[in-house]
Amino acid sequence: FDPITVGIAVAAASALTGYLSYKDVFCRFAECCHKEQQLNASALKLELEERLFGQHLATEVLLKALTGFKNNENPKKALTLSLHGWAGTGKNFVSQIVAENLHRKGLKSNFVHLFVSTLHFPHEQHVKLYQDQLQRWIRGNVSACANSVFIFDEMDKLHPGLIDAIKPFLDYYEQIDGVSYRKAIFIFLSNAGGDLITRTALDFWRAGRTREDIQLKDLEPVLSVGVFNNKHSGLWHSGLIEKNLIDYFIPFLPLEYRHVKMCVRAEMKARGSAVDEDIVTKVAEEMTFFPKDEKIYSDKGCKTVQSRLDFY
Ligand SMILES: Nc1ncnc2c1ncn2[C@@H]1O[C@H](COP(=O)(O)OP(=O)(O)OP(=O)(O)O)[C@@H](O)[C@H]1O
Repeated sequence: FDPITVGIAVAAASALTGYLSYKDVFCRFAECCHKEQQLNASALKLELEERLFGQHLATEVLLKALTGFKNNENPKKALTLSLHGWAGTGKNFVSQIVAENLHRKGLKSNFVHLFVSTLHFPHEQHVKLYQDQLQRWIRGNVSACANSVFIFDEMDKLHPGLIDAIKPFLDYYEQIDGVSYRKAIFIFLSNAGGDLITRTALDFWRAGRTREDIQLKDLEPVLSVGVFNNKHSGLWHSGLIEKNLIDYFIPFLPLEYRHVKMCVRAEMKARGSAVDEDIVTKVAEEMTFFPKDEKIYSDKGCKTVQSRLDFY
């Protein structure tokens, strides 16, 4: 919307309603950062349960973490979530859902910022420069909107040490140079730890236990230690882990054949087509599964479902 259109709309709406403030009306047309912005926890719950397949742990932890954080008027630190798992298991997908539930425009919002390691921080020799830029960028954006959300994708491709530049913002300080970071949310996405998660999932499967039996305590400690000791995790020997500044390590389990089928059905519905079970089976069978003998988990998760569906 251009300012003139918004201005006219605001004036008209204010005249009509008579009781809405200029800001109320303005924010219906343009995006505003609401200081006391609420989270509709039941809407988020419903959306995660309906749209995110096979990730009972991620659903549970994300709901708990986000509702707890948003219901707290005075959080003592920014919320930091670290999402781990194999490719195509739903990490980016979930970030998009979370972003939309926090800011109406989701990833397109002025208050949601996505960093992709290989795109924004490609050169190892410029780590110091990136650290400066990152600090300035975060400071500027949190000053403009305390509820800003920062998503770091491909953490496993981030140069070691770079992320430690944001450590002060995740810590328990009330303010730094007049800015409080306590209402901001930081989300890290990473393939690191995917092997550890798969190993645990396989152990459960081989022991004849259901996937839903896997609990956070079976994975969270393994993940934090594994990621800390993994040179290619973006969090190798990171002060963020050392100082316990990451609130939740959230595991994404590898997806099974039945989940891939669910993704195909969801994609068909999203395209407005009727669900054709023959095509669902064909697309799912084109995917490859591991380990070699048991063939339980899709090695690309649901990642190529959309392009494969284009063939039919
Ligand atoms: N668990 C899931 N439930 C529903 N859809 C899923 C799930 N996982 C993946 N998808 C679908 O597959 C697409 C690709 O997944 P997504 O980009 O979230 O994977 P990722 O875990 O972020 O992978 P990578 O680590 O390679 O970035 C999503 O846009 C979504 O349509």
